Amino acid sequence: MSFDRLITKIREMKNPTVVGLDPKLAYVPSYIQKTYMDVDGESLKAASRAIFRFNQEIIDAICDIVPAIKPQAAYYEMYGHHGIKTLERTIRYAKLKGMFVITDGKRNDIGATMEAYTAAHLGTTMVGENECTPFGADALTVNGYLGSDGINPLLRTCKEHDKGIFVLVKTSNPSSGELQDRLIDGVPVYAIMGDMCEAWGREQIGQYGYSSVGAVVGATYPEQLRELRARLPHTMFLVPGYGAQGGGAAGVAGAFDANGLGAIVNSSRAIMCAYQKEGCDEHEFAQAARREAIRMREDLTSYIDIK
Ligand SMILES: O=C(O)c1cc(=O)[nH]c(=O)n1[C@@H]1O[C@H](COP(=O)(O)O)[C@@H](O)[C@H]1O
Repeated sequence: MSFDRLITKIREMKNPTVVGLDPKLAYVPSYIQKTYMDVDGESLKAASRAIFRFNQEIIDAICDIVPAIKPQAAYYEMYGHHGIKTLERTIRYAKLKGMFVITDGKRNDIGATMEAYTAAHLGTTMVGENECTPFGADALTVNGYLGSDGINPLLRTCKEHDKGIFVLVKTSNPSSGELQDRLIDGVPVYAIMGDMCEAWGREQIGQYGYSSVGAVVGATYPEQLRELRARLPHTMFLVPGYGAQGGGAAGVAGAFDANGLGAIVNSSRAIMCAYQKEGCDEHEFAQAARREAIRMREDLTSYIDIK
């Protein structure tokens, strides 16, 4: 009922990072694409199977040094039901390898529909007498802008199934300030949303002082990271925007508390495409991903002392 499992892994590995698995087909080495296209042609099925193999090899290469993955659902949905199957297989495979899985779905709706999203991604679905686990991730990114009734079903499942959510608070994109920085009674919208995260998590605080309700705060906004860390003492941060979007270790350091905890930093493209940037043989893509993951860990821990 909190992020204790994730924080324990971060402490054990001394690594506050999550690898984003947002696999466009263009990132998948051509020899892997060919293997599946020789069988199923240039189809969504072949693409999805190639992507699973790509994910699997990256997971194998990083699972002993990186605590978590974050597959973004859109990159699977774009391959239809085959892609959805790859998302499900990726989640199961990463969990089998001991990793914590954050599904990035940015879901939200009215309460009744949110119950369905909750069952899909974090909970279970009853089929007759059979309690089935559809995707079985450990955490989900969500949007809080519909208010409490869109979040309450998630809170129940977080408590019952030991799961977590990350609510969008201050997103990493350039135009995030158009709405999120607007003031209401002198307080920015992102800070109000942050306060709502603290309130939603109040009943579910774990051994490290963080609740099951986290916040997404972009690496591209170091000042707000620092401000929100001080304002939201029980809210774990998911920090995307490191690497490909220009965020750096010095900037994200303010997201962490005095024990070097309280945040996990995401990198997707910079890790998946490390072999293209390095210009190494494409057969080495998984090892290049590992090298970049190690470089990122060293970069972050040169600023953050994890206790
Ligand atoms: O919720 C997210 O993960 C997210 C929030 C945000 O504010 N910015 C952001 O980039 N993301 C996601 O984080 C990942 C960033 O990918 P890279 O820029 O390739 O590292 C993508 O999956 C985005 O969808």
